Amino acid sequence: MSHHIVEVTDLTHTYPDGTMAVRGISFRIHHGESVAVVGANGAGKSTLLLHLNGYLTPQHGSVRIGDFPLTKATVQDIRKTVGMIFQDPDDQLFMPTVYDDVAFGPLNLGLPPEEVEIRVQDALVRTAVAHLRERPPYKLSGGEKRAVAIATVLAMTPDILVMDEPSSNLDPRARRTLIELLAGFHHTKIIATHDLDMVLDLCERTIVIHEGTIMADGPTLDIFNDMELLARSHLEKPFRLQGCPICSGELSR
Ligand SMILES: Nc1ncnc2c1ncn2[C@@H]1O[C@H](COP(=O)(O)OP(=O)(O)OP(=O)(O)O)[C@@H](O)[C@H]1O
Repeated sequence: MSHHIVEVTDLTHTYPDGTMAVRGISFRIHHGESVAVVGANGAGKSTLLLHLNGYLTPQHGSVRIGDFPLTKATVQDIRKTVGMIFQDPDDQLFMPTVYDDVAFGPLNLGLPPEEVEIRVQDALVRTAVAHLRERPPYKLSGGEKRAVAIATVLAMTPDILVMDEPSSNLDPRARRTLIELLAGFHHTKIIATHDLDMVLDLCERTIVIHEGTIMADGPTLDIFNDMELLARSHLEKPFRLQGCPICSGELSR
C-alpha cells in the first residue's frame, strides 16, 4: 500500500535570516519502517521533521505522504496520518488539564464523546500518565509533559509517528517505558534524536544529517560501526557498542 510512504525529494529550506538549514535532502520511507534521523546540534534534523506534517511547507523540492504531495491544501488531511511529537512539549500542550489536551484532537475530528473517552484513557494508560489526567499541564515536570505530549498524538491514532527528541528529559525508567511503548507501535516511526542507544533499540535504519545534507542512510549497525563516518558527522558510538558492561546489561546477567 502506498498511502503510508514518506517521500522527500530534493528538499531545501532557508530561514528568513538566510540560514540554509536543509540543502537538497531526498529519501523514501516505507510503511512500517522505523528510521532514526541523527546528526550534531544544528545539523537540520528539526527543520527536516517540521516538513513531514506541514508545519513548514517546501520552499524547494517536495514532500509526499502516500498519494498526496504536501501542500497547504492537503496539510489538514496529512496531519490525520502523520502525528508529530515536538522537541518542546510546551509547543503541544495548551489546555487547562491533561485530559483536555489529549481529548482536543479527537474532539476536533468530531468523534462521539464515548469514543473520545476511550481514546484519551487508552493514550494516557499507554504513556503511563493516567494519574495526571486532571492536572494542569503547565504544572507538570519536563518528563511528565513529554509523556502527555506523546499521549496527545497517540489519541489521534496516526499511521506515521514523527518524533523530535522524544527521550530528552526522561529519567531512566520513563525512557525505558517510552522505548517499550514505541517498540509496540508497529506503524512507521521517524525519530530525530541524540539518544543513539535508543536508536539501537528501535530503528533498523538510520539517516545521518550533516550541515543540512544526508551524509549516510543505511542499516543502523553499519552506520554506528563506521568510526570515520561518525567522526565526520560529529557523532559518537552508542555506549552499548563501546563495550560498556553496564549499558550492555552484562553486569545484571
Ligand atoms: N527559526 C529559525 N530561524 C533561523 N535559523 C534557524 C531557525 N531554526 C533553526 N535555525 C537554524 O537552522 C539550522 C538547523 O537547525 P535545526 O533546529 O533544524 O537543527 P537540529 O539538527 O534539529 O539541531 P538540535 O540537535 O540542536 O536540535 C541551525 O543552524 C539553526 O540555528
